[in-house]
Amino acid sequence: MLRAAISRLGSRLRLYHDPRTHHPFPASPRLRALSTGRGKRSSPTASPAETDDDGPLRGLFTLSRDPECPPRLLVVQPRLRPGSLLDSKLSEALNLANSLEEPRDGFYHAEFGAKGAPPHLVVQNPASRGRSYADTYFGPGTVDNVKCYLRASESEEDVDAVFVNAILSGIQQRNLEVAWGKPVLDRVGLIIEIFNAHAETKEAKLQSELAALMYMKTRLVRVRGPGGRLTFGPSGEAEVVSARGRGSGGRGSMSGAGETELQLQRRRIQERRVKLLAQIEDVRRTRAIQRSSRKRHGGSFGQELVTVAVVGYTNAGKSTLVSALSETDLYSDDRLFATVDPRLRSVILPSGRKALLSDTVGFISDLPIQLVEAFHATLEEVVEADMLVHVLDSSAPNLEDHRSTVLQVLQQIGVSQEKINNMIEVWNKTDLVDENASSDGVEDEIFLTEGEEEDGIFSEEDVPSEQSSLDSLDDGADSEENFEDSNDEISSKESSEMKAMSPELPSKECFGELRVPDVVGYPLTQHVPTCHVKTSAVAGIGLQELLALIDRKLTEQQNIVQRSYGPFDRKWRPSSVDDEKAAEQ
Ligand SMILES: Nc1nc2c(ncn2[C@@H]2O[C@H](COP(=O)(O)OP(=O)(O)OP(=O)(O)O)[C@@H](O)[C@H]2O)c(=O)[nH]1
Ligand SMILES: [Mg+2]
Repeated sequence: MLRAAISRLGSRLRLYHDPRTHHPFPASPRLRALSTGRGKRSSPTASPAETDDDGPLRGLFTLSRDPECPPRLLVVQPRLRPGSLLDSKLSEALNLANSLEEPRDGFYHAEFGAKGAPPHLVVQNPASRGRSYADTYFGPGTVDNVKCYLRASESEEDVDAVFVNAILSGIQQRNLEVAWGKPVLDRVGLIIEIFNAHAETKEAKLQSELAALMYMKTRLVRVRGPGGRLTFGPSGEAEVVSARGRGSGGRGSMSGAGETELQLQRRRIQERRVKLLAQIEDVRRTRAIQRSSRKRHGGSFGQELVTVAVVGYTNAGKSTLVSALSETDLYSDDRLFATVDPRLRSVILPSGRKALLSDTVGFISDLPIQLVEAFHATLEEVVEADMLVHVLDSSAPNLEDHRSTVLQVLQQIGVSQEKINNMIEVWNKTDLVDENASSDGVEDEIFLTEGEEEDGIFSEEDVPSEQSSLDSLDDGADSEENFEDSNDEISSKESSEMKAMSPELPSKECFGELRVPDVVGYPLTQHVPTCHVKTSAVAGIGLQELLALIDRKLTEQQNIVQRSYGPFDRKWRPSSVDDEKAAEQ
């Protein structure tokens, strides 16, 4: 009956409610009330009155922000085939779950490597049969099995929330929360939470809040806070609201006459959104001014300064590579989305010219559109860069997936095709590839994409052995640039050491197919550009080659631009009297 009542409410409303006790979710030590506001480490019991300054959207973030006690997630991974694809997606899901942690003073409480894998289950994938359930995504068998697992493990493992590595609708998410008695995060929700936890600068915080806001817009809930006051968030007694619910319409100066509850909530979201957009617009404007002044006079001798944006899948090694190239120390970590705040670092290229390397946020498959839109100001650095360097983790099993994800996002944010074609690919982490190759003896292995899978090649045994699989239990029902510091932080590296670097530019052939032998297991496709370099950012391999290639490409690019302008600068300028006379003659 409860379920039927909830279904009637429509997918837009979210109920934080323990179905057994008719109270909000049981207080887990790690679960924090949403009413603490974004980014603040205030008391979880802060009353709405205490946080009024945060605006109406105090309830954006679901889980603990206590750096010493990060939330513990149960990962529910829908089964994928082939097994190798499942392995890589599961491994990514586990990393995502472990990455949700807020640093304190820039440091995390524990080493990422020291964290064990979070509890996880592989369940039947309703999407693979093209029929995910409209109400709960999974079939009733899977839903029950996860519930049993949670009940059985509750005493031993303190699970704060369930992470479903799929994209759920609002109603599916809410119904699963009711069924499992735990908050549920889908892939989009978790990625947004991670961005919020890792954001440090004002720019990143504003943008990640906007992304969370856009995500939550379709998942509203009204709760009765302390003192019986109606507010937002999971703390307090959950109130079921309908489009014509018991509204606060007409009450108080904040409410418009005759507004329904839902309208009121939407209006508040809209107001906050407008405020955030205005602040982000300021950020964009400042960035644009900084960019153009850098471009015009940023070089060593006040000449033009080029920017090279380093892009790639999250965890590919972008920050490590930028640090190694510029001999600086950017934060790098196995946590996914370790970099949310863009940074700029300067390098001296072999020809002696100075360039800026821009380290930015990594991409991921199914990157929430809300994030792409909200991070417009940051991603503009990539769009406006003179050249792109695409870092790939050549040891990743689903490398082709990573590459196409990055290409898609680049197109999505408006990078020109010309720039994409001109991009340099860096096959990073070659030390791991070589290690794996020599230890596994799989030199000739070719990774197949899902479409290329041959029947029988991949079996059920491909599922990692340590994970729990619920399939057998199913009942068949569902067979650097820190904005605040501005770009003053740019570290110059005009050391004599760098100057001593070979000034010779590499010949074109150096980086053709012959110069760079096939990386083991590297799937060769039509995307592979001719310019690629093998590197190991940690071992310092291939760095000089990469700098030389950047140098050569920039010189080529400049020559093309000069040739297209001809000997004269054909930029538009108001015609002078002399010009007009010349034209008449
Ligand atoms: N073995 C090996 N590890 C590397 C290499 N480059 C980076 N790493 C490691 O890979 C992990 C991720 O590196 P980051 O530089 O943070 O990767 P990123 O692409 O900046 O990641 P995000 O900022 O999260 O998008 C770190 O633990 C690095 O030490 C490499 O060449 N070889
Ligand atoms: Mg990084």
